[in-house]
Amino acid sequence: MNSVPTSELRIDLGERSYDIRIGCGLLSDPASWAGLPRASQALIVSNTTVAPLYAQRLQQALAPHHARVLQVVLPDGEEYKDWATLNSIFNALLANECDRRTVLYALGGGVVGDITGFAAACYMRGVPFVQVPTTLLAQVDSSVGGKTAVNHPRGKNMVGAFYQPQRVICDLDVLDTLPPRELSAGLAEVIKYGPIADLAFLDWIEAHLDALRALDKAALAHAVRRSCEIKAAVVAADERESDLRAILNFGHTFGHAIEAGLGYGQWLHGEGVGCGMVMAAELSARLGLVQADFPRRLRTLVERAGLPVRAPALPMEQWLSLMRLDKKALAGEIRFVLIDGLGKAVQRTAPEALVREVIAACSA
Ligand SMILES: NC(=O)c1ccc[n+]([C@@H]2O[C@H](COP(=O)([O-])OP(=O)(O)OC[C@H]3O[C@@H](n4cnc5c(N)ncnc54)[C@H](O)[C@@H]3O)[C@@H](O)[C@H]2O)c1
Ligand SMILES: O=C(O)C(=O)C[C@@H](O)[C@H](O)[C@H](O)COP(=O)(O)O
Ligand SMILES: [Zn+2]
Repeated sequence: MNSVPTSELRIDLGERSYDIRIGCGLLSDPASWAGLPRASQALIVSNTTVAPLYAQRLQQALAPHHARVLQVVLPDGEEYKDWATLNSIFNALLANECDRRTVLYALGGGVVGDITGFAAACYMRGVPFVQVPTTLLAQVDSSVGGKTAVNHPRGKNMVGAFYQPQRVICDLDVLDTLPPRELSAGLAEVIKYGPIADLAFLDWIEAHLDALRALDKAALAHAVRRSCEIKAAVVAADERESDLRAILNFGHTFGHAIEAGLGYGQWLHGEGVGCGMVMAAELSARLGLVQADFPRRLRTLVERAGLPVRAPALPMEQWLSLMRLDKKALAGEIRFVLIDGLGKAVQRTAPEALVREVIAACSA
């Protein structure tokens, strides 16, 4: 039987604490929706791909809890993670006279989750929201931790807020309809947790990569659970990224530059992160922080996961100007998350000449 028992995990953030439920059949399980904030209205936010697959199931599950369950269906794609789409959520809320108790349900991948969370943070200065992540990437990363945002043409997630959901429901069954390219993108963020926090988990991913790519539920349950455990611990220690939380950004300085540089939606976020981790590992090696065999090991795994390991050909000056806008940069100095090969990561600057060398060496 390709099913697993449900497990629960709590992210400890004082009065902003919440549960993450991981298992099969959770969309239709009444326990997923019990005990959430009471409200007469709810708004399911989804997109044109996910809504036809799962919105009706969620609508039915929520019917006992809200007198009116509304839906807004966004266009699908990273290029729509913007102001205009955000505003369309406010339009739907206002057109339906939604009050300040209205609960928003983000049904989709990281794009829907990030934009719905930001809408929830802003509407009437804050309404509750629930994450119902439907991609592997969203289940292992974006639905947890309260980073919400929209993109700006000049940089990823440039306008947003830290705003925590009330609950996260990771139904592994919805991953059955995920296209293989999107599954690979999610594996990038799973792999990320190994070098930054848990080398035993990296060993496990190497051993179970084929099972993960074959959507084996036991393997997925472990990957989602361990990823969420690591992320929950980091976020609990440093919710607003004053320092430690930056380790979750491993691979993102290069990856976000690729996404914005090529135009949103050309490379998937997970593809940028996969290649970006290879580049950050290479930079770590050239700084003498990690032995050369570790970047090779990581590159092999990223490639096995179905992800690109060579960066696209962007002009060097564009790379640098995009990375100077990264949110970790301070006083114009780019800060990278670098690894030691022993399961630890640090945030630090690097000489520009070395950064140029790494970009040149890792580009197509
Ligand atoms: N807030 C955070 O901490 C955080 C962390 C990581 C990534 N992100 C953000 O998340 C976004 C990437 O998320 P993503 O990879 O989920 O991309 P996505 O939201 O674009 O979803 C990927 C694609 O899969 C489709 N899809 C979703 N669920 C499906 C399902 N069950 N079956 C079939 N198709 C399905 C979507 O419609 C979309 O076409 C980026 O914007 C990234 O910046 C945020
Ligand atoms: O939760 C975090 O913190 C992360 O950095 C997780 C990342 O995977 C995610 O892509 C995040 O949205 C990037 O944050 P940003 O601050 O670089 O926009
Ligand atoms: Zn990410």
